[in-house]
Amino acid sequence: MRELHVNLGENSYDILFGSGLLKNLPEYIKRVYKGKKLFIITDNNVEKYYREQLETILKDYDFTFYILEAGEKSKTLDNVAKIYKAMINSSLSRDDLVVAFGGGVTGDIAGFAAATYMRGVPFIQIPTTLLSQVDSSVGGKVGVDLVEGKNLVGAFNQPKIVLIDTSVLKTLTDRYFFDGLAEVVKYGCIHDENLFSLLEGLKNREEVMEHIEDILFRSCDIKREVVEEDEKEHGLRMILNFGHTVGHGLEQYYNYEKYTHGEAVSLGMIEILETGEREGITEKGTLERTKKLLMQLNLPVEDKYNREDVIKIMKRDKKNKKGEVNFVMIEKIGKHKIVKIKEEKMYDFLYKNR
Ligand SMILES: O=C(O)C(=O)C[C@@H](O)[C@H](O)[C@H](O)COP(=O)(O)O
Repeated sequence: MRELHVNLGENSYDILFGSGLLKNLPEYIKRVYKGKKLFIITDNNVEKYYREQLETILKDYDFTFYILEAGEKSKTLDNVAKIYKAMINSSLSRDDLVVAFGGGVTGDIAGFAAATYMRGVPFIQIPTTLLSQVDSSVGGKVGVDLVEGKNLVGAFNQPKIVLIDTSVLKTLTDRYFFDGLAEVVKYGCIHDENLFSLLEGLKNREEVMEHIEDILFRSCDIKREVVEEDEKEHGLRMILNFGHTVGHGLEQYYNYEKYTHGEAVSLGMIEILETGEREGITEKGTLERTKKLLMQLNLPVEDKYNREDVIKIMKRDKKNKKGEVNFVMIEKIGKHKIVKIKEEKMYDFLYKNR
């Protein structure tokens, strides 16, 4: 087993990595929680595979399960209200523990409910998708979507511990496996050419799995470093959003039906690299190299969407300040740069001559 420590003063926590961690869940829970009452939030896909196993492992606890419909469309305030009701019905108090057991949607909504129910109940993250293991379970961004846009309501609420069991990845479909790798490509682009090169050498899922602990550890370590420096996203943390300005726009434009989060981020990264090369910000060849890698990972690199519509959505991006959009650009693989563009110039900046 490997461990990372995220140092955020009184909000510090550990991330544990290993195959088969779930079997010793009570031991890891006891590191941060001595009580007996658990409120476990998961979704109907994950429940199918792991509920029985969890019920056996957690037999000495008094637990309640709350099951969400799998998918981004569940990340709503309506569902948060339903979760609060179930929390009240199970007499959950501030001394108890919320467990987010699932992918990014589960972690985001569970973390938000935990942040706000009775003004805060502690919670832990047990991510079960590759995307949530490399990204969303770490760093404390929790929240829900509004019809106006993705993640528009939320909080920074750090978990008490993150438990990453690599063995649960075996139940992921190929589509969701590669979805998670889009975020790893992102880390490579913004901060680590070696991680990017490692992925370039891996030709299929089996080969990726041979290196999975290194990939997870390095991804979470990059995230740790950035979040420790800028927990509340006043500056540096924006780099973790590379590809997300366009990506979130596309997810919403297609009503969360056409693309998974990672697929939309893949398209978003390509748009920004094309812009970067055309504007002379990005070293020539970076776009082609990234495109090749994303295609190798079965991720989309081209889509004919309505640009005006997606620009409208992007105007609500949380990185926008005083009428300017902060675009996370890449100078070369491993080196990021934040570029400010006036909102009214955004269309030309992204799509001029294309
Ligand atoms: O943790 C962060 O900071 C990120 O931006 C990581 C993103 O990969 C992640 O998808 C995040 O949830 C998006 O955040 P948002 O602030 O753009 O809603």
